[in-house]
Amino acid sequence: MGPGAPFAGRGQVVGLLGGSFDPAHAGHVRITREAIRRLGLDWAWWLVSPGNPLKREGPAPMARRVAAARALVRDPRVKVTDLEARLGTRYTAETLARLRARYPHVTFVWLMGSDNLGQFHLWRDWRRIMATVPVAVLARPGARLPSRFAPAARAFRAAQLNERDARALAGRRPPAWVALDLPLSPHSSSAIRAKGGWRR
Ligand SMILES: Nc1ncnc2c1ncn2[C@@H]1O[C@H](COP(=O)(O)OP(=O)(O)OP(=O)(O)O)[C@@H](O)[C@H]1O
Ligand SMILES: O=C(O)c1ccc[n+]([C@@H]2O[C@H](COP(=O)([O-])O)[C@@H](O)[C@H]2O)c1
Repeated sequence: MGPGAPFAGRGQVVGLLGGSFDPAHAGHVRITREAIRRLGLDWAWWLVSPGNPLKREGPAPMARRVAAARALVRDPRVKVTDLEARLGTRYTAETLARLRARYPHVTFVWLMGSDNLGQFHLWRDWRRIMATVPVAVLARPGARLPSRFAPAARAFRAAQLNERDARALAGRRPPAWVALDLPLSPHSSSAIRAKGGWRR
């Protein structure tokens, strides 16, 4: 992976927030901070995607998205990374396999907004992802219901933790997931782009 790969120590817990970050915004910061606190994460790595496999239009250049995200994040526990570009991966299942091989003594937790849970069953090898890492789903305005009714939520209902046990998530053997309610953040990259606040 080369120099510049993020550090995590033996036994530490790293939350992975994959996204287009086109651009990064306060909603990303909010859910990351909340995940760190409530799941007891040591680090959160933002995986700035080379391009979401399900999105038709390509995002702004990677370097620009990474730079804007770094300018936004102040918390030293949050690392903005271009790991997927370095690994040459786009699909989350593949990224996770590579990261687990590269960091065998680290526990990874996958983080995502509740809108993504609604589509999660369309991701490549999504069942394998669930079987590989604990997953935390963070509430997003307009997308609270997926946590109850999404096909992935139904399929893995038995593996869902009660929200008050969120701190135990990282120590659970997958499949294990939790839906976290939190003060909702209305921000979205598409709204920022629509208002002309970011050009691709
Ligand atoms: N306001 C928010 N509240 C909760 N989760 C969010 C919020 N914004 C983004 N996320 C989550 O962060 C991850 C990365 O999001 P992404 O970079 O696609 O931003 P986005 O605002 O969803 O972009 P777009 O509007 O272009 O779809 C996804 O899992 C998404 O669900
Ligand atoms: O692996 C897949 O099939 C897959 C399909 C859609 C999205 N993802 C990942 O989900 C994360 C969120 O994507 P996005 O574009 O909604 O920010 C990002 O890491 C994508 O690579 C992954």
